[in-house]
Amino acid sequence: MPAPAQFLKFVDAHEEDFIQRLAKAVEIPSVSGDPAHREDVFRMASFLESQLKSYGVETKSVPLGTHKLEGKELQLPPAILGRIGNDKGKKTVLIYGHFDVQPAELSDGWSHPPFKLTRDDATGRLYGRGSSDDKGPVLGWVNVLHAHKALNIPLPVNLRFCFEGMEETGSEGLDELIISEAQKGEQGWFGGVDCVCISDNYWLNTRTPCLTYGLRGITYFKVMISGPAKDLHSGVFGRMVHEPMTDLVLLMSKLVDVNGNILIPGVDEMVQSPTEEERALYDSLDYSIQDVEESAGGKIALATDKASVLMGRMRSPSLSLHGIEGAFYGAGGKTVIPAKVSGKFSIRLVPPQTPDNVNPLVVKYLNAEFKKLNSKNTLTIEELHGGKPWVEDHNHWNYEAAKRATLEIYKQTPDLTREGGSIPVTLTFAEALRVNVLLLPMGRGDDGAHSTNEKLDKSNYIEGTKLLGTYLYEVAAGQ
Ligand SMILES: NCC(=O)N[C@@H](Cc1c[nH]cn1)C(=O)O
Ligand SMILES: [Zn+2]
Ligand SMILES: [Zn+2]
Repeated sequence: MPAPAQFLKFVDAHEEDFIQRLAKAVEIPSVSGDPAHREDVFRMASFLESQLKSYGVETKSVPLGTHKLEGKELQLPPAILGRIGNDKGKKTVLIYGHFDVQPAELSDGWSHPPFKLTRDDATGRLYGRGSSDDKGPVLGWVNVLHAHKALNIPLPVNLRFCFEGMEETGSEGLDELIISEAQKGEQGWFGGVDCVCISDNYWLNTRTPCLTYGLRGITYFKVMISGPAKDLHSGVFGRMVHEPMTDLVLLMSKLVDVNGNILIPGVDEMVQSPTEEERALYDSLDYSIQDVEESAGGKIALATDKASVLMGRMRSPSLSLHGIEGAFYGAGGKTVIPAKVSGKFSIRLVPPQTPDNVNPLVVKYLNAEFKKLNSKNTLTIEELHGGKPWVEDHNHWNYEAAKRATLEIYKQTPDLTREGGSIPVTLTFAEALRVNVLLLPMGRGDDGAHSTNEKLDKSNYIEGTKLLGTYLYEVAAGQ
């Protein structure tokens, strides 16, 4: 059942209103990983809740307790739950999204202030932190509600919402909420849910829409090396003492090689090699080495064949070194020996890997490699956060509905992809509610999520809003 023409027309006619809504959201710097922005994450929660309420959604702002971040005890942002429609004759779809964002500073290399939506009318791009990840898609759902309320047409399905403000920092507190609501059955906020839809990832390229049936998990480590009681003068102490930074750099160099192979024994080995049949699946996707190099902005692909490059992202684990806290990084040539440095790295996990079976291998290896250095400094290992990988059955009516909706809006059959990123609660929804979960992305592969100059193409925002609405009509239509 295609969406009514008046809905599609309304979306086109209200493009400006929808862009203004996104502009308001981008202006709230809801960076969950920075204690200085915690108030803003709360502000963003209130903004979203009031938007939902104004279109007839019953909402509840659920406190999730406190947590420790950078040594500070902080209130976690609330989860925003919502429901609209209670018609037993209709399917019930649960929508998840997040209203927090990754950090962004103009000095990181942005061409425009990251928390001001900047339009480039020549290219049709809407620049701003969170435009694609994940404020644009979340507001896409709000746009769908707006259209139906304004046109006074009933929604084709009952809707339930679960929006969080900690996704970029480990989704703390949300698993417990989902599990407890699921245990309440019909009485809970997720009672009667038939399927879940999440719009929080991207097309593989800039041309072909996709449906996503897998995500990698993640395990994130902070490895601290300390020794001196304070920062030291390298002219006074150089070659007299064990230096924490030297130890840390040596240790971090033992984790991964230049070709992406993980050097921690047992980690890569947990994953089975692909069969020829599986390789062919990756070969059939609309992708090229040029796509990865264009979206990365450099000719730096690890392989020359697209199946290997795609498998690197979709069905292999990867280990990335993210940064060193406490190291000198400013301009000029400060001759310091930092007293305490912490290396940050994470491993993206694929089945059958989980934080529970990978973390012990990592800890054992780090301790053994540190021992080999014969340093008198001290090593402390902290596991910051983690989440399991997820793979879904894409031969399901939920995916069929999304496929039909994509064909109607984009006149293209979507690619079926697995995503390299992580949305830890996806598996929690699948396991706690025992329903099919679909990832239906709005943005393109070159949106630059987590990066400088993040953008959402206006056409993806507007056609994406139509796609989300049309998907609901296709779910209502059934097989
Ligand atoms: N759009 C999903 C996303 O960006 N997820 C993050 C989740 C995360 C995990 N640790 C920190 N953030 C991702 O990096 O995949
Ligand atoms: Zn996201
Ligand atoms: Zn993200």
